Amino acid sequence: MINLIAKPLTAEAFVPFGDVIDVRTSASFPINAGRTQRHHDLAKVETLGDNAHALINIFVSQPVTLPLELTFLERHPQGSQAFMPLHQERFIVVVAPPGDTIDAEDVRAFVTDGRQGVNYRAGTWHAIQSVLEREGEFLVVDRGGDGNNCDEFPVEICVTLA
Ligand SMILES: NC(=O)N[C@@H](O)C(=O)O
Ligand code: NI
Repeated sequence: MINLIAKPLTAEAFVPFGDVIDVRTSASFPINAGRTQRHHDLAKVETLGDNAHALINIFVSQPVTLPLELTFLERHPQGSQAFMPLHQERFIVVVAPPGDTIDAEDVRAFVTDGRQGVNYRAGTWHAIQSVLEREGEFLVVDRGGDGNNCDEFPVEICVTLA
């Protein structure tokens, strides 16, 4: 069993796994006659393989209970996957770097602060959506197309908050 205490998510710590989406730390520029600030190109959307295309989805998730007990991590080899909370929901992020196997030493657990979203790069191992405290609604951008785009790796992980 891998026991982890989730740390506050930071863009720096998440670099091996993908992007953190956060208007508070991203550059922007004015559009629409100055009425709108465009926070532009915040995460790398990857859609690989045959007939690949981007999907825009909304996930409505029931909250997880803590400690969070995981029996596997998953990856999407043919595309990225982004989760952006629509109502400042906090969620748990458990990740491991891309690769054919998962080394326990490389697994990381984070907790978001409600204003952050994440974009898992293609192949990043991650826990399925794990919202805290209340039902959550997330805008999810990921990959559609031919072929398998979801692999699971059995690993037992227990995540708590500090
Ligand atoms: N299966 C699915 O669409 N969602 C998962 O990939 C997830 O990361 O929650
Ligand atoms: Ni996923």
